[in-house]
Amino acid sequence: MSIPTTERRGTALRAVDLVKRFGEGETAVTAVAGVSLGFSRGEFVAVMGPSGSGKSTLMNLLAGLDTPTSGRVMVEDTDLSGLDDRRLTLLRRERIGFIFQAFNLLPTLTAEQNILLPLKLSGRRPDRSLFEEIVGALRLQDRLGHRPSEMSGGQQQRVAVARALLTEPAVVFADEPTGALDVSTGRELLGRLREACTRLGQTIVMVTHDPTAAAYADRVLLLSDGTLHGTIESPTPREILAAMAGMES
Ligand SMILES: Nc1ncnc2c1ncn2[C@@H]1O[C@H](COP(=O)(O)OP(=O)(O)OP(=O)(O)O)[C@@H](O)[C@H]1O
Repeated sequence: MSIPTTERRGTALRAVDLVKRFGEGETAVTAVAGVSLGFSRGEFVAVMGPSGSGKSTLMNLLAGLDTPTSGRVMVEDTDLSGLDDRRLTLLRRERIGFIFQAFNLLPTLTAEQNILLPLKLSGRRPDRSLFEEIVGALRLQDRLGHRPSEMSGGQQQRVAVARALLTEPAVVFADEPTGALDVSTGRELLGRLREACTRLGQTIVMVTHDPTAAAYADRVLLLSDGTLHGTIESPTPREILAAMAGMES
């Protein structure tokens, strides 16, 4: 009997009955209202939904940046609810990668130094062949000696992607990673991110408002009023647009 792909690959991240409420009494807002999800290793998932549907709150919970009102988050075998602040900080540093809209590179460091910085800070030795592979997949070979001010926005974001991937996190969270880029540079970045994800077997969870960006993912999760409204497998921009239009009407 063949083993289903998801079981063979294992689960990188899981959420069980996640609820997040802000405030008390009449002014209370339930931003995430009972979400259960699993992300397989190597999967690239986009999270979409109207403004206020709970995307950022869900991502903060999944990344251990915020604690749920109830429910659980598991990063690989670790239940985040069992961790104190110190161990949660360590887990975020060692097992989670982040790519934000702003590239957050250190201006005085070269591209190579920026990419290596997280490993250096945690006292880990960089895997040189992995470094070469990531830099190759992101076409950064010729930019390693440049400082951020000497690079285009797209190149800077590719450095930020390389920095997130080199620590081999269980999950990389990307929050509107193409938000500061023009359309064609954004497409190129997503193509490279997609390629790196496939080559390295890296799990990526990306929040975006852009249906074309989301179509680079293996799966799109649609959030509405803090609940999971639907899922689109192997999405096309047209299917995503149609689903989004259906939600907003
Ligand atoms: N710290 C907070 N305190 C109170 N309410 C909050 C807080 N954070 C989020 N909310 C509320 O929770 C709901 C979901 O917000 P969230 O930012 O997760 O949505 P979103 O889908 O990411 O929106 P957008 O696409 O506009 O960024 C909203 O009603 C928001 O006002």
